[in-house]
Amino acid sequence: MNSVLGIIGAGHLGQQIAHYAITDKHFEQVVFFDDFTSDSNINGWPVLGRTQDILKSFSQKKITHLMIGIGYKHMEARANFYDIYKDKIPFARIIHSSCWVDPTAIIGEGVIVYPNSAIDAHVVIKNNVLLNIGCTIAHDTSIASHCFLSPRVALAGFIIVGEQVILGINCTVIDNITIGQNVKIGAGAVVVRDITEKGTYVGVPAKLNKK
Ligand SMILES: CC(=O)SCCNC(=O)CCNC(=O)[C@H](O)C(C)(C)COP(=O)(O)OP(=O)(O)OC[C@H]1O[C@@H](n2cnc3c(N)ncnc32)[C@H](O)[C@@H]1OP(=O)(O)O
Repeated sequence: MNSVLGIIGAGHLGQQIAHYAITDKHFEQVVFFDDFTSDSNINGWPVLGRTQDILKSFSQKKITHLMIGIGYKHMEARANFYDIYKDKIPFARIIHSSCWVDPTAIIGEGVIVYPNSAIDAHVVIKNNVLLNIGCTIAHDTSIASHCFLSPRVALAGFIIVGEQVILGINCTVIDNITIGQNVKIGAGAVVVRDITEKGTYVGVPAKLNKK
């Protein structure tokens, strides 16, 4: 095996993904593609070039898989880059070995699950989703593509989360709730009603803070 993970974005998030990819032994090597840095090396990992160099690097067998290392401040870019490469290059799926994942859970491509998360029976996590440390996703909950879950997010059972949703650190969603696409939930919020309108929601119970 000579697996090389290409990560789009060499910032903090990209470096965290690189860290888990190597230390948890998912890949032998990691390289970055970044449109903003002029560094050729970040923390010992090479920057192979800009995003325009990704396809060429794949055809030259310099990378075997891809992953998005762009954080919650640029949700559209996260989704757009995934859509550009989804049928052209295999995306990695990295689930830290400390996680518990029920065998009935279905987890998509380009997903990274940080340490100590728990994913229960019949959960569906679509593509290009990030779960930070210690998330709990209870049974029968589904998370659509491109979502970003901060540390310690707790989702109860039968929840539906739309695309490009950001869930802030330590937020809680009670069972049977639907959260629409492009919604942002603040740190520590408790969601007790469906949220269909795009915007930022905070507090206990969570209420619209900003459209
Ligand atoms: C490993 C990692 O680091 S992953 C990332 C983890 N980070 C997070 O989870 C951050 C989550 N972000 C938040 O909670 C943010 O505060 C947001 C997104 C909800 C709001 O951010 P902004 O839109 O910039 O709002 P802003 O800071 O201007 O606050 C607006 C008002 O909402 C209040 N507010 C902001 N966040 C919250 C919150 N989580 N709960 C309750 N009230 C809040 C503020 O106190 C302020 O109230 P005021 O108008 O009475 O003074």
